[in-house]
Amino acid sequence: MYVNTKEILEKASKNFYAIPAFNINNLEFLIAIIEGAIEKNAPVIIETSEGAIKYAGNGDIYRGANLFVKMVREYADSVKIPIALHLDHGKHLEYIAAAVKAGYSSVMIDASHEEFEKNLTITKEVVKWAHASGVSVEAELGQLSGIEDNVYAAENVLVDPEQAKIFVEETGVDFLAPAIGTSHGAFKFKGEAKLDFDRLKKVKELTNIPLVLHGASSVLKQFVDIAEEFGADFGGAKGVPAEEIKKCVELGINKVNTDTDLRIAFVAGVRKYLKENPKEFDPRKYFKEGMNYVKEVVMDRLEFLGASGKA
Ligand SMILES: O=C(COP(=O)(O)O)N(O)CCCOP(=O)(O)O
Ligand SMILES: [Zn+2]
Repeated sequence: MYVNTKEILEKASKNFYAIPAFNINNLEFLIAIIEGAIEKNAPVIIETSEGAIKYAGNGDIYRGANLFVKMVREYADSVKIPIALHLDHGKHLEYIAAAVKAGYSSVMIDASHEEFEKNLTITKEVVKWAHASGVSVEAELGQLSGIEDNVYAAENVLVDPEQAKIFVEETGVDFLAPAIGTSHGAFKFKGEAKLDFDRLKKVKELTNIPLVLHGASSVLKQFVDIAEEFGADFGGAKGVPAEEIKKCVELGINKVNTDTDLRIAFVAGVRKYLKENPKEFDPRKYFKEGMNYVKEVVMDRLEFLGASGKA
């Protein structure tokens, strides 16, 4: 069932659990994620970045956004679990417009690289406009470092909880991503993971809306090992330990962005299958192994975030 993101996140916020938001760029990840969520009888958020929309539309933003809406809606309308489609890290208004027009459940306006006042003004504009089309809105305060295709920031700038209160009141944003020390990609920390739990607790107390954790992949050793056994080189990769993410959920995180863990699981499966089946050239075979690993990651994450059984 295709739903609005705000609806499932508010339920999660009231009951102190979280819903993973899994990034997709193609059909294979979509199938693996939804099948995992069905098995866990859980709500799930599918999200696409601007890079994913550009990739799927082969450069045509509207075609990419429409393609994802049609794929996700078609699948969602044929199953019972609640499924939302979210634009992740909307930095350019043309992508946000394309997503709203195509029928996304929600959009992120990511103006976190701007000064506070500018971020607030831009976000307020997008909220007014997206709400008029029944689309909910996520925004970000503070900055995550780390690199993914189009999402790059040089350093971590942690959220100011007092600013978060003003920001939420002034903009009417539906859910907020406070930067508390995570970063995108597979190389999150040089030493031990360091998340600012006190800051997160204060943001929740002062805003009382669903909160989002970006850069939340754990970089799972079992899949890093398989990928490296079959030729990958992920030396130095380090993610957020599951127990730290669980603590964030207890403190009020309700949407947990997960992309890198799926990417590593998928490439591990494909590498393994191709090495073990040198004569195979049917993508339905070698992609399947990657999809199976992605589904495993999806089911584990739904379980430990407390989303299982909450459909
Ligand atoms: O927070 C996350 C993912 O965090 P992770 O890297 O820890 O999975 N995201 O918003 C995913 C960002 C993906 O962007 P792109 O498609 O441009 O590479
Ligand atoms: Zn992110």
